[in-house]
Amino acid sequence: MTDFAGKHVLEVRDLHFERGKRSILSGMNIRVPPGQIIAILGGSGTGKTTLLQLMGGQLQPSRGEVLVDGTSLRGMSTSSLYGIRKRMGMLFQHSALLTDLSVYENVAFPLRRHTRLPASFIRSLVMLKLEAVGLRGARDLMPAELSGGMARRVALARAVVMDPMLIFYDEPFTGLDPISLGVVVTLIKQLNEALGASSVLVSHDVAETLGIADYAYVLAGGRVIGEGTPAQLQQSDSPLIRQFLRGDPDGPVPFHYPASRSYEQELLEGVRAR
Ligand SMILES: Nc1ncnc2c1ncn2[C@@H]1O[C@H](COP(=O)(O)OP(=O)(O)OP(=O)(O)O)[C@@H](O)[C@H]1O
Repeated sequence: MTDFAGKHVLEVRDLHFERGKRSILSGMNIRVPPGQIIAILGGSGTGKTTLLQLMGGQLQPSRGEVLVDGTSLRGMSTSSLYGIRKRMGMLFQHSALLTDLSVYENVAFPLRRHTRLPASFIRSLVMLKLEAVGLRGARDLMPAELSGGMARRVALARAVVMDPMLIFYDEPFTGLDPISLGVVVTLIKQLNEALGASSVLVSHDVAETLGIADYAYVLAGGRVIGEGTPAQLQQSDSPLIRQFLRGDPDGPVPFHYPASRSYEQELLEGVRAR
């Protein structure tokens, strides 16, 4: 196993990303120390998923760089990138299970794809991970037979079956009932500890995310507008961060889409015109 002492498992340095002429992310600096859960919080469309894709090497930055285990992904050969990606696990918002494969085969999929391990090894590894997410008894079910919460747990087992050093979670709590949500929150924390991994957790579910994160970055408009431990962020006096953390409908991010005249003005003009 790699010795991460003294360095970051992942580092984002002055990252900029543009689509055409449109700036999506600008000047981002993010560090993921070993063993920690780092949260990326932000409203819809702030660039969270784009950031994850840049961290995983699926997209190339316009400027700046992403370093994984001290090595820049920029200009890396396809085979080296493939090697690094094998050490990353990913859980998507909608679980993305393969519908024609059983629970067991879904979890075994990365092992069959990336390793030549004998069937007995694969069986042990898959059953170990299914046990960890409490679904050993569901091994023969098909995805259509699972509840949303169970599907998310199967996806979680699949994301960690290769014992990744780095796990990315993209909106892992979306659409879950409160009990399933609590289970997934606890599992993310437990798996990170048990695997000695580091996690990047992208979410707009503030309470759940801050409950397990060691450190969080708050994004708005493609920039980091605040960062700190959950306790530091809760005490922030930035109006934008406070509005986001508390979910206030109005604040620096206005409730009303800008209009040329106020509603009162329009009403008065309507009365005068009659
Ligand atoms: N393939 C694409 N082509 C063009 N624009 C894109 C593409 N993917 C994302 N965008 C734009 O980039 C911006 C950031 O998108 P992104 O999906 O990263 O945001 P997000 O914070 O993950 O949002 P959400 O929480 O809604 O998933 C958005 O304005 C989006 O419209």
